[in-house]
Amino acid sequence: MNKAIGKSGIVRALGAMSGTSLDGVDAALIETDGIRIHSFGASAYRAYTDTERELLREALGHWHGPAVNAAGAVIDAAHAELLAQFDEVDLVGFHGQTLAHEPRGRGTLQVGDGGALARALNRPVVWDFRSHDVAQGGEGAPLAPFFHFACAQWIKARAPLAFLNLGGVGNLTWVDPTRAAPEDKGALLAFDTGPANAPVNDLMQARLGQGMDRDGALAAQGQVASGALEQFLADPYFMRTPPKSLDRNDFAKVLELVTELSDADAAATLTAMCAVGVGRGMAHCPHPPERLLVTGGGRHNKVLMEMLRDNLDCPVDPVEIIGLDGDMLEAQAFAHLAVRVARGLPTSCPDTTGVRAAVAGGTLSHPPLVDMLR
Ligand SMILES: Nc1ncnc2c1ncn2[C@@H]1O[C@H](COP(=O)(O)OP(=O)(O)OP(=O)(O)O)[C@@H](O)[C@H]1O
Ligand SMILES: CC(=O)N[C@H]1[C@@H]2OC[C@@H](O2)[C@@H](O)[C@@H]1O[C@H](C)C(=O)O
Repeated sequence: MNKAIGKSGIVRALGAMSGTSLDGVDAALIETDGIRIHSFGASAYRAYTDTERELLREALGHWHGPAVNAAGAVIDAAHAELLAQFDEVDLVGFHGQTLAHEPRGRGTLQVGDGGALARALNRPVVWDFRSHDVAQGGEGAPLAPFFHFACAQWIKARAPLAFLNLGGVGNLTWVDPTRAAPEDKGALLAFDTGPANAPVNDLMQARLGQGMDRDGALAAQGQVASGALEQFLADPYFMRTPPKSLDRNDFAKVLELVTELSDADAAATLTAMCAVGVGRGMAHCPHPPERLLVTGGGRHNKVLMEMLRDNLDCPVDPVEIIGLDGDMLEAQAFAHLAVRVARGLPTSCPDTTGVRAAVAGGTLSHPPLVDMLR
C-alpha cells in the first residue's frame, strides 16, 4: 500500500490548479479515498504578480525553450509558496499550467516539476495528469469528470445531471449517478463545449484595458449580433462527437467576427457564443440532465447565466446551490484524482477523454527518504 494511504483509505489530499485564465493558483484540501468524498477542507488562492502573469503569457503556445523554462519556474515557486501554508497533508495533486494542448498532434504540455515540489513540501506529489491519457489515444482533457461523478454521489443524486465549468474554455460533464463507478460505460460523458470567458477577456483587454467583463456589466448593455453567432456555430467543432477538447486559443479567431461591433454589442455577442456552444453540447448528452450545475468564474457573469437559461431546457444554477465551492472545484478535483492515481484507480475513460481504455494518468513523486524521516 502507498504510504500516503492509511488503513481507513481516507487521504488528506491537497489539490492545486492554475487555469487557462492565468489569474493565479487555487488550492484546496479534501478528504477522500479516491472513490467517495469524505469531507471538504480549507482552501487558498495566490494571485500571480503582473510580472509572473506576463512570463506565463509569453510561454503560451510554446512547447520548449527559454520562455517555457521561465514559466515553469514561476509555476514551481508560486505553488511551493501557496501549498506550504497547509498542514497535515498526506498527498498533493499538482496540475501545473497548461501551455499548449494539441492532443492529436504534438501532445499536451503542463509545466511544473512535481519532483521539485515533493522536495520543497516534503510530501508525495502526483503530477503530469494528462500526458498518459494522450499517449493512450485520449484528449487528455477534461479530467474533472471523475471528480464530478464523486460530487454527484456526495449529493446523493438519483437522476442524470450535468456540471459545467466556465473558465477560459467551457467543459461539460454529464453524469449518471446510478452507475457503480465513473469508468463504467455510460456513467459519464464529457467534453469541452467551446470558448467560455477567454474571448470576452481578450476583448476587454484589447479595447478597454480590463481583464474581464465583471458581472457581465458591459454585455448587459449590448445586443447580440445574430450573424456573428451563426458564423460561430458553423465551426466544425460543434459537429464533432464527444469526447473532444480545446486549447485556450483555439477559438481566438471569433474576435474577428465582432471587430465592427460596438464594445457592448461585441461583449454581448462573445458572451452569447459561450451559451450557444453549451446549448449545442447538450444535444450530445445521452439523456437530458435533470439540472445543470455551473462552476468556474463564468458563473459570476449574470448575463451569461441568463443566456444559458435561455438556451437550455433544465434549471441552471451555480454549484453553491448544492453546497460546493465553484471557485475551488478544479483544485479539489486534482486532489481527488491524485488519490486515485496513488491507488492505481483510473482517472479517465473512453467516455471522458476518448482514451482507448480507462487509464490512471499521473506520476507519483516522493520526497527523498531522508526528508520524509525528518
Ligand atoms: N465577477 C465576474 N464577472 C464576470 N466574469 C467573471 C467574474 N469572476 C470571474 N469571471 C471570469 O472567470 C474567469 C476565471 O475563471 P476560472 O478561474 O474558473 O478560470 P480558469 O480556472 O483559469 O480556467 P479553466 O477552467 O479554463 O482552466 C475570469 O477570467 C473571468 O473571465
Ligand atoms: C488541456 C487543459 O488544460 N484543459 C483544461 C482547460 O480548462 C477548461 C477546459 O480546458 C478543460 O478541458 C481543462 O481543465 C479542466 C480542469 C479539466 O481537465 O477538467
